[in-house]
Amino acid sequence: MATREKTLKIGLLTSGGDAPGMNAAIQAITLAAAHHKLTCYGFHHGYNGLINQDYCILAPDNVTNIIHQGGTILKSARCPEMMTQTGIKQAVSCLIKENIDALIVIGGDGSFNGMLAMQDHWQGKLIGLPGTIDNDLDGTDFTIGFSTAINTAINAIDKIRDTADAFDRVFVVELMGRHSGHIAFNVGVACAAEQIISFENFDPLAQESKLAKIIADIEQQKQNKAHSYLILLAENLWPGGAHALGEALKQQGNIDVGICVLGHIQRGGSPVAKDRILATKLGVAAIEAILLEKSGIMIGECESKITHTPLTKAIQHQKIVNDDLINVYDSTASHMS
Ligand SMILES: Nc1ncnc2c1ncn2[C@@H]1O[C@H](COP(=O)(O)OP(=O)(O)O)[C@@H](O)[C@H]1O
Ligand SMILES: O=P(O)(O)OC[C@H]1O[C@](O)(COP(=O)(O)O)[C@@H](O)[C@@H]1O
Repeated sequence: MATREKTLKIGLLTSGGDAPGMNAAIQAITLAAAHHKLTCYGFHHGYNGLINQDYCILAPDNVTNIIHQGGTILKSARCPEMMTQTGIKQAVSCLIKENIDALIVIGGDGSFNGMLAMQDHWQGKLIGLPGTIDNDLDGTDFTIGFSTAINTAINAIDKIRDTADAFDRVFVVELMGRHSGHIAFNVGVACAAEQIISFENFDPLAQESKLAKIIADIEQQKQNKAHSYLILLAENLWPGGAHALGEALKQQGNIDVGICVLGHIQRGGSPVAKDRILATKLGVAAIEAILLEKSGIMIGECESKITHTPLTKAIQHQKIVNDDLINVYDSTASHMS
């Protein structure tokens, strides 16, 4: 690496849906920046921090005792102003005014689009870190937060299974994931759900026939003296969501159905080991990439190796749910598909 004449200034922000492990990444970036004698600016509330010039200097003392905390000490936000040319220019003018050399954004595909929008107006380096519970970014096997989210959902659904079993009851549980089934399929297989209804295996146009099959399956299981019956439903898929599906099962199948929308519980909590370690590795790799003068990339990890993926590729939604996982579900769940 070439000797630097001036101290580089790094900007850092967390944007979009928060994800457990974001704090671990903030800690790693701050410590690695200090190690390389870079100055680290932490911008608050996602892109609002740039637009409003709302920031703090991040030094090692500011990031002690945060690796185990969910959420993000920098706060996150969805920032509508950033979707306008005026907002983008305001964000860029803050980076120019503060003489920032490189910006690291921890977030999902929307946040990466924000970086791409700034690229035409700013000469500094732009580095993305995959931070979303949805695991819907290409160029990394896992995103920061995904492992914790599925563990949280599994723990919650194990409890639902207990009460469902006690009453021989059917439950519909709605999971997050926005438009991808990584959460639904991983959690569904880990909980041995009788039904997983996700983007990968359900066409909303086939709603009526799916409903008839589920009702028939529940009837058959009853005859076989089966106990509880869990239907895991990906959000934004079934028209009207878990409540509408539960109501349809009651009306058309005369079935006693419990409904649980897990919601934001999946985004919170202390990150599991896998997310802490991933976030720490990616945070250090982000600083190393800046020192190598890389830009316009997301740092990820594939098969245990650090990867650099162009931001434009990271957001293409090509990372489908693993076929083996879908096959495992098809071969083990007792459902009639
Ligand atoms: N096309 C875009 N241009 C500029 N900024 C964007 C764009 N899309 C999203 N952003 C910024 O990124 C933020 C987070 O995006 P969002 O899609 O909500 O979450 P995530 O980054 O987790 O996918 C948005 O609130 C907005 O500030
Ligand atoms: O908290 P909000 O704004 O309602 O967003 C909910 C969405 O955020 C997520 O939890 C995370 O998505 P992003 O990481 O893309 O922001 C999705 O699973 C969910 O659809």
